[in-house]
Amino acid sequence: MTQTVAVLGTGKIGEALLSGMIRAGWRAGDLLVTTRRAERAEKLRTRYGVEAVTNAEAAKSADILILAVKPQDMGTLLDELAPHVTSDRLVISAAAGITTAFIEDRLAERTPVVRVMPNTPVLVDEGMSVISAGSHATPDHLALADTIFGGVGKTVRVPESQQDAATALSGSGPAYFYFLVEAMTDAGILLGLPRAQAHELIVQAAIGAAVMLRDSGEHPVKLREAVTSPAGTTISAIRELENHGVRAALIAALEAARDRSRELASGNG
Ligand SMILES: NC(=O)C1=CN([C@@H]2O[C@H](COP(=O)(O)OP(=O)(O)OC[C@H]3O[C@@H](n4cnc5c(N)ncnc54)[C@H](O)[C@@H]3O)[C@@H](O)[C@H]2O)C=CC1
Ligand SMILES: O=C(O)[C@@H]1CCC=N1
Repeated sequence: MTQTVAVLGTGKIGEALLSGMIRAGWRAGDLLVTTRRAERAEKLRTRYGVEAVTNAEAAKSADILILAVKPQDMGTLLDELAPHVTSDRLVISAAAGITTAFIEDRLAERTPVVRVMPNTPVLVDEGMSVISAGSHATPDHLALADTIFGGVGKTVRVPESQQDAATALSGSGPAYFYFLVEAMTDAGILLGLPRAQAHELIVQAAIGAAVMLRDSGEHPVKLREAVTSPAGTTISAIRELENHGVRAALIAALEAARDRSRELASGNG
């Protein structure tokens, strides 16, 4: 049976997911979107051929509701949805920090809720989506979430207690790599390369390293050692990274992201 899926709050991650679902073969006619602004709705209609509706209409007519608003907007959205969501719907939340209990408490009793933390590479079918069940979500509900998010990358299941950590690692993860590329491109400029060339060199090094990490089966230490020649260039750079505490900075950064995710749990942010 065809399921209707509504993306509620179709911003950056909602649109990335919507575009991926269409690439994965979902029919635009089975997808609904909601937005806060009319111009945004019009853009999504034109771009993807999907229908834009109100949150209440989406709650009444869609089988699966994907909540993709900011954590701070979740309370208001759930207030709007509550009168219309029946427990035969599946509610999937992609919001950082927001727990399934927060959502369950605001919707009809026994409404199945699944919490998912995707990341923006869903745009290129290389996403990572971390999935956890709420108290009323069955294996079939989890399988539905796997189908939706598995169409745009990998999925992995974790207990909900690990979602804040997963958010720090993979939800926010792409941003850390962009940050590194940006910083290394600046280094290339310092070393006298034109910006475009510095960017190309670093991006290709990143892609090459990412594919080797994924496909070689080697531990990252082994891969780094293979680049690090005795008395060579790489070890000179590594010594500076260690001197500047980059490893400690990354550990502290991800801990801060995990803590922020926990803070967002209240929905007030
Ligand atoms: N951007 C990312 O890489 C990721 C974001 N997320 C989560 O996805 C959620 C959205 O994040 P972004 O897409 O980055 O933010 P965003 O601000 O681009 O998207 C949120 C959208 O929701 C709309 N909205 C707010 N209240 C609404 C309402 N009551 N009805 C309809 N639309 C409403 C806003 O107008 C906006 O377009 C957040 O909860 C975030 O934690 C999760 C994983 C990755
Ligand atoms: O920065 C954020 O809060 C969202 C959640 C994970 C990625 N972006």
